[in-house]
Parts: sequence; structure tokens; C-alpha cells
Amino acid sequence: MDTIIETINVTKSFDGHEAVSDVSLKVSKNELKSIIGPNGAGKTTLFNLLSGQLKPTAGEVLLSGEHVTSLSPTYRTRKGIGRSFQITNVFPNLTCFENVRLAVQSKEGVYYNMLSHFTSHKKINDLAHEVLSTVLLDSKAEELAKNLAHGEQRKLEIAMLLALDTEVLLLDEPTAGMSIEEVPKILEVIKQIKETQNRTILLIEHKMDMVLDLSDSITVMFNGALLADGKPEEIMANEQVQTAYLGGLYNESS
Ligand SMILES: Nc1ncnc2c1ncn2[C@@H]1O[C@H](COP(=O)(O)OP(=O)(O)OP(=O)(O)O)[C@@H](O)[C@H]1O
Repeated sequence: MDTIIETINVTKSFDGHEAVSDVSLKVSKNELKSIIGPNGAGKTTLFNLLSGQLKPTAGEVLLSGEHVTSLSPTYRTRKGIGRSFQITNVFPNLTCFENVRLAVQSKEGVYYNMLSHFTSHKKINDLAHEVLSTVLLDSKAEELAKNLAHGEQRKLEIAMLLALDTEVLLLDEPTAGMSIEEVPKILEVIKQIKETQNRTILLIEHKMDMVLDLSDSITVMFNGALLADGKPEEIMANEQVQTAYLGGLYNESS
């Protein structure tokens, strides 16, 4: 399997405290890998190191074999790694469709520049509708972004990521703050992306049933370090993981 993301002995210290400690990790193309671990384990910091929001204290980050450790988040987005909170251009007073169309346009603008042609205009509209349909927001196309429910806003954020056409999606707790009714909808969206598109997805998520349902592989972090990495069944059977983390959260009989 082709490796799309790799970290080599990556460490990030804050005032001497290692939030991420000597983590070496490989993510294959089209894999869905979940990063789990208790609060403060270093998951979000690892995401920040991958997206370029933070530079490591030591170690290297590679994207498709290219060293990107010192490169900016913008450059990394162009290289194909997208993170939901990077999408700050959700305009509350525009509709979902208008927001997604702007994201499609900005992506197309980066690569093609000239878009005055009618067919390009139609192509952009079609793409925007396709993306909204993928995230199950087509019925809300004409709704103003500010009027969306919380779960729908998270779906719009994912739509913006898809519209930017990044090959890697970093999803940091996409269900955070959602109501119980909204969670299955976002789960369905991620499943649909996984099944229908060539994307690599890294998912930080505390909901273990969702992690087990979606993941090809799971990385467990504990105190900044990588505790285990493997297929879901290997992780569930791993005694160290059970002791350190899962024991209190996951019960096989449940
Ligand atoms: N900018 C920062 N400055 C100082 N310490 C930080 C900073 N960001 C994170 N930390 C610390 O690094 C450690 C790891 O934090 P991080 O947010 O990466 O954990 P996490 O696994 O994502 O936790 P959670 O599940 O609660 O989101 C924590 O001890 C946190 O307090």
C-alpha cells in the first residue's frame, strides 16, 4: 500500500512538556485511520503537526514522500491535506450552496485561474451540488449557513473540505457537541465518503462504536506517545491498550 502520510520520530514540546513524543506513524492511501486516546493524549497536537499549524520540536512530517515539516498549512492544503477547522470561509449570510460553490471556485482558481467560460460555470455549480449531496445536505442547499443546526454546520464544514478536493481529510471530533440524533447522520456522511471517494481520512473521535464501525486501522496515543497501531480487532485485543485506555470505556459484552 502507498504511504500518503508519514511522521518520523515527531516530537512537540510546550515549555518542556512533550505533548507529542517521538511518534512514528504511517498512513496508507485511502485508509481510514482513527486516532484515539484519553484527553490530553496529544491527538489534536499531532493533527496540528500534520496540517502545519505547528512545527515539531524534532522529527519529520512527509506527505506523499515529500518532506513538508517546515511548510505552511496553505502549502500543505495545496499538496492535498485538508483540515476542517482551517475552513474559516463559511459565510453565515450565504446559503450552503453559495458557500460550497465558493470553495469549489477557490480550488479551481488555484489550479486553473481562468474560469469565465460558461461551461466552467456550469461545472462549478454541478460540483457544488454533488458535494452537498455527498454530505447529505442537498435539501438544505438554499438554507443560509447561519440557520443550520449544529450537526448540519459540521456537515457543511466537511463539504467545504471536499470542495477543496484535498486527498487527505483530517476530521477532529466531527460529532463533538452534536445531539444523539445528529451523530448517525455524520457517521453516514463519513461512510459515504469512504465508500465512494478516493480519500484518506484521519479521524479523532471519542465514540468507540463509531471508531470501530468506520476504521481500517486505529492508532492509540497515551501521554503523547504512540501506544499501539493496528487493525481494530488487534487494538481491541491489545492488553496494554485495555489497561491504559479502553478498559474503562469499552466492554466487549456491551
Ligand atoms: N498550545 C499549547 N500550549 C501548551 N500546551 C499545550 C498546547 N496545546 C496542547 N497542549 C498540551 O499538550 C497536551 C496534549 O494536548 P492535545 O490537545 O493534543 O490532546 P488531545 O489528545 O487532543 O486531548 P482532547 O481529547 O482533550 O482533545 C495537553 O497536556 C495539553 O495541555
